[in-house]
Amino acid sequence: NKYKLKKKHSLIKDLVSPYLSSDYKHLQKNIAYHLEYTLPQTTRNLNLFGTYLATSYTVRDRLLQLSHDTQKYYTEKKVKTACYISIEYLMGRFLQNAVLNLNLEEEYGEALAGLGYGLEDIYDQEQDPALGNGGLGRLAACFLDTLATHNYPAWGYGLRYNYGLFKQSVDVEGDQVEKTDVWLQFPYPFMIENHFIRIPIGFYGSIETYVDQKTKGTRFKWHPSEYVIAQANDILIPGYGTDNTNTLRLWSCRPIQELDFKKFSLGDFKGASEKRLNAENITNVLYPNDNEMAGKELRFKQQYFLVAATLQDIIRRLKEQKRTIYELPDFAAVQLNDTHPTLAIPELLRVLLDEEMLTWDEAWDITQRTFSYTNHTILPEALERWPVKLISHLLPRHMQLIEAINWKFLENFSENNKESGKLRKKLSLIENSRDTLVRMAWLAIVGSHKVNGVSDIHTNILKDKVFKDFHKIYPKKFINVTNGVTPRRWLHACNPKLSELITATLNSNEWIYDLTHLSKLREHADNEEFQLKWAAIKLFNKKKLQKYVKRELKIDIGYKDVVYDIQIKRIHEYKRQLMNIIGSISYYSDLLKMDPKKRKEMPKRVSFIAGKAAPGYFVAKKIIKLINCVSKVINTDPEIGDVFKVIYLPNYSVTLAELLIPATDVSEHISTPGTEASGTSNMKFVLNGGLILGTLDGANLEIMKNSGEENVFAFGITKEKVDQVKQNNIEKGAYNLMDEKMKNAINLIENGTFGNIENYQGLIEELKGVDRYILGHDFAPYMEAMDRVMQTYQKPQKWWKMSILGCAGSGWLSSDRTIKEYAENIWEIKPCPLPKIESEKQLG
Ligand SMILES: [N-]=[N+]=N[C@]1([C@H](N)O)O[C@H](CO)[C@@H](O)[C@H](O)[C@H]1O
Repeated sequence: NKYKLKKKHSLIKDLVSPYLSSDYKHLQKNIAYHLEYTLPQTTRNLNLFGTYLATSYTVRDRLLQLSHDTQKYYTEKKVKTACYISIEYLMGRFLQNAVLNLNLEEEYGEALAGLGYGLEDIYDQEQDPALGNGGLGRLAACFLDTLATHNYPAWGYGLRYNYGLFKQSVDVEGDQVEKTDVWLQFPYPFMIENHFIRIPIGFYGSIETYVDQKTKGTRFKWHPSEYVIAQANDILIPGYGTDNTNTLRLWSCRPIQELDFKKFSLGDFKGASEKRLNAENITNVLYPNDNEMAGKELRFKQQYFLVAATLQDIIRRLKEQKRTIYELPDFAAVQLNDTHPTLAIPELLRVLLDEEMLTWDEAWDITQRTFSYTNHTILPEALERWPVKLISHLLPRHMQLIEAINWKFLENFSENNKESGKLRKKLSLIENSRDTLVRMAWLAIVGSHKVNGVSDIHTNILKDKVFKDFHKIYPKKFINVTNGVTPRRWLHACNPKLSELITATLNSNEWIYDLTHLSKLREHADNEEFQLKWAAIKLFNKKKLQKYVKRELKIDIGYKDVVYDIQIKRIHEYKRQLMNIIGSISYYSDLLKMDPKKRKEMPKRVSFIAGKAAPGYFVAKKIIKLINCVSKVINTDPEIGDVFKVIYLPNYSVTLAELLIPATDVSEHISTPGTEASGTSNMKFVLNGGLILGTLDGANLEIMKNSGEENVFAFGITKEKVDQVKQNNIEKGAYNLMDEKMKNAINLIENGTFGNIENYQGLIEELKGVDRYILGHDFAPYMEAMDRVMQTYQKPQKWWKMSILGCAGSGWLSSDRTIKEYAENIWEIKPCPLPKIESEKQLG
């Protein structure tokens, strides 16, 4: 080779870095470069979507550089990393968050203006990657933002579904209609297909038993009969005001063999592609169930595929650092986001025993020290239990190991004594009911060194009830880590005007990085001028929502002197959207009975409800239908006019939440006490000056504690009293104990005011019968609390004081506080900030 080969590494960085400077002129060049050579779209046929893509590629370039620097530095520092395994990530739009975290909003604004586009319009081009169902998936996304912002070495691991959570629309009958979310039909610049990371994953097959020549002990080797390939797709996670950039690695499934040519040449075209289709099927679609187990074989395959690829990737990175397998617990703290990734425990055990040839005790010790598990719900139908038959068929070696884990765990509880016999049955990882099932939460608890709930009340229920027997055995293993939300997306990005007012008032934007600074707003809570500024911003955001409702639903609503009352979350009986809509029916009925003059003077309210129902959850779909039919009747009743409106907003998403939350006066979190593990939308509302109408459940209680009970419209009984009420319902029949106003509302449903009663038969029977979620009992206090809301809104000074104090007391609800607790109490990792290169912009 006549040319002298030079050392490449440093050369490449020096060649590209000038390209990455961030003054707007450079950005413009970069955007033009991608327009011309990446898309390709020439400046001649420039359009908004093309410019969005080109702009996104320039952000991707900068994140790639920062990611290279970050991984290099973490490797040099041999730091311990947190590995968060979640089957869901509800990331929301990426571009705006990245531009703000890189602190380049001004530069991009100027650069794009020079190309004839506004930043807001560019942001609106991005679709919402909905790779999650609700709170659990969004929590994982908030955690990633915090981990990068506070320089924690961390990796997110998940699945790259070809189709995210279904797109929802509502038909003329008021029914939910689901459409496939083909989110990858257009390029998604923020996800980088990493072709260097392709990992074989096995399924089915048999187990070989042989004698270990060295220890003369029995050894096992799994011989899968089918293989697929896990392909890495990386999304780079920028931190706010830092160069640290972490990675979210999403696995997609590829076939070992793209096409079976023999079958193809025989004309069996379907057969020829069968293996590819089966493989791709594994990461084709997100299961749309929230708080409910999806007991399908394909879901089980998704769970194993995720954990097997992830553990191989972690061990590869460990060995690349020339570290031994014994150092794994000091190299990676692996968090299991609910039980969905629990197969990681027998999978790591298999690798340590069968491939690394460790002893059982060594392997089990490493396993327990590596894993920790977060529980997100106590609902029985959500606690995963997989049939032994299914596990044995797909993962024979893992079932063998689960039985071994169970045997060794139960050894301590002899069968002889009656007491321990019963305890043994309750503690067993394997449940002998109609089918023999593996209790995945039990396996997660036994295989982890720490188990946490997601709010005080929830963790206490785990300790005192759901996992009582385990808590007795492992008292130190159970801790609480109350959820949190990132203030970058959920205030700084979605409510820029309020962000600016807070920064101006506190004379620093430090609060964006450390939310405890919000407490300094307390001294302004009574200040009239400040209240007016605060109220004006809420009004500005309500106007944006009013415009959205007009544009998307063609419905006219007011916004001045109108209370925007909002309940947005997945539709579920325990979240009691049914009580919300029955409350609206009752209020509607009261308004109709009123003297028209008095009615006209009533304080105005618009009740917004949004949320998807799992396609197979018929009761939830009935609730959506009732909401839409009630909405149609009330909103078209000339007697009511603009005094009261009910609006169901289709296709709830992260992006819609970013519009709704800043525009909310009061939000409803009215779950039956003891059912909502935490809730996180409640936290986002308080952060944006919204007041809470809520039950004594989940994180509502901690919001009351930190923002002051006097600043929350709480109602209802404590969880301790719920069982008694349920008992009463069973013994006496809920209808007999029901509040008159609620009975009246139900009569209106039954007499067809809101369409054929057939549609709601099941709903009404449940309410009149057992009423498992005690709507009948809580209806009167709920309506009384709503009255308090409407009365208080008539006293603006009091209202805005509550709103400001609520926000001032919300420093604790930042995911920064949550992650600090995980890092110190579970993962034992420390921030590892990149050495600062005094880039002219980075420090913001
Ligand atoms: N599955 N799950 N659980 C949930 C949510 N539905 O995703 O996790 C969320 C995140 O921990 C909780 O806030 C919420 O209360 C709980 O129901």
